[in-house]
Amino acid sequence: MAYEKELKIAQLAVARAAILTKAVFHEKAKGTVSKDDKSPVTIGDFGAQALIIAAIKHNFPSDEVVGEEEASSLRDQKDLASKIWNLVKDVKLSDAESDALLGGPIKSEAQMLDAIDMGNSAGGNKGRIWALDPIDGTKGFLRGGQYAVCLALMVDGDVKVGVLGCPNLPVDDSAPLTEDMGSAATDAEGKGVLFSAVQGEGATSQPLTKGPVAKGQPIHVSKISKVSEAVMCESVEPGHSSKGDNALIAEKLGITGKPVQMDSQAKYGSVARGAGDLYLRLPVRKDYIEKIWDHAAGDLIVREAGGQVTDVTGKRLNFSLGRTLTENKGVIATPANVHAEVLKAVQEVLAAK
Ligand SMILES: Nc1ncnc2c1ncn2[C@@H]1O[C@H](COP(=O)(O)O)[C@@H](OP(=O)(O)O)[C@H]1O
Ligand SMILES: [Mg+2]
Ligand SMILES: [Mg+2]
Ligand SMILES: [Mg+2]
Repeated sequence: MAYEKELKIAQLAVARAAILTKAVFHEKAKGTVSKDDKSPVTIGDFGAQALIIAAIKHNFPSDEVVGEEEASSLRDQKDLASKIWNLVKDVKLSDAESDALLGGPIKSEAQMLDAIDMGNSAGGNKGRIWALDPIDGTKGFLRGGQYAVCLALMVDGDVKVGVLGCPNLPVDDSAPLTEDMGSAATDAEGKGVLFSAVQGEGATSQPLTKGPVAKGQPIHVSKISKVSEAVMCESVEPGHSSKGDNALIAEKLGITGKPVQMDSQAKYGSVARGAGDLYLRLPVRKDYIEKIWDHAAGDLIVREAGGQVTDVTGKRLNFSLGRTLTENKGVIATPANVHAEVLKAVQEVLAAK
């Protein structure tokens, strides 16, 4: 099997980071600070980024990482940094062998800050680069909704390995999506799933545990034949994708069911296992450029599960252009057999605007 070690390290690193994010999820005070773009970041985001980068660097020292977060604000906020360190230093997988594979605990607060800053790769189309979103759906994480710990390995700009840890999604691949996924999610018993894919080898799911990782079971997109019966997934946040466009597209496709709103790449995971059928993400703002860490793992997992993922022009997402999906306009993820029909409806709605 290709990329066997990379897959295992990615799965374990995501599982270990999720131990920390789950602990923070249950805290009232999540150490939220506002970034320059006014978006939130929490103790959970910083801690998970440190833990995952430390694991990658221990195993693949010359690999680069494009990580969402950076430590500069923490270096001025000593209290926040020490709160994060107090959590990070104690996070361990349940079996010593898996924990040792990740290099054991981070040694000091200074090393934790350095690890966070190693997520500063410029990305691009050369060499081995990991795309890391330590918490995707931070607003969902804060609201008590869905969130995902997302990690993908790109080689020469092409995504080879993708892993998504979704602590608040049902373990059961056949569990239907419910309307409260965006607001009243829990990680109680029966929740927590780890999605994985390796290029050319299919996609799998397995329970998200504290380790060790097992062999996942294969997942597939839905076998939908009538698009009018599709369950559409979209963001909770109105600022992240256009719900108005989605409603018009649904109408054109004859979809009468309400869209299921949930945060994060849990949407990609849900489409990949056939719990949802379509994921549409159409821009609300002309000047927003999508980030590679918001899509790299989910894009591969959906495609390896039999889906097709493109932008609104029908082109594959291009991860080789740097930290962002430069030039991208929108995302359409569907089972491959209905993609052309959905794309056509999207294009007609956008053309009529
Ligand atoms: N104007 C915008 N348009 C599209 N995506 C946006 C956006 N502003 C922020 N985002 C991204 O939307 C992601 C969450 O997506 P979703 O709405 O599907 O949960 C955020 O990830 P983070 O939560 O990792 O910051 C952020 O990167
Ligand atoms: Mg963010
Ligand atoms: Mg994100
Ligand atoms: Mg994030």
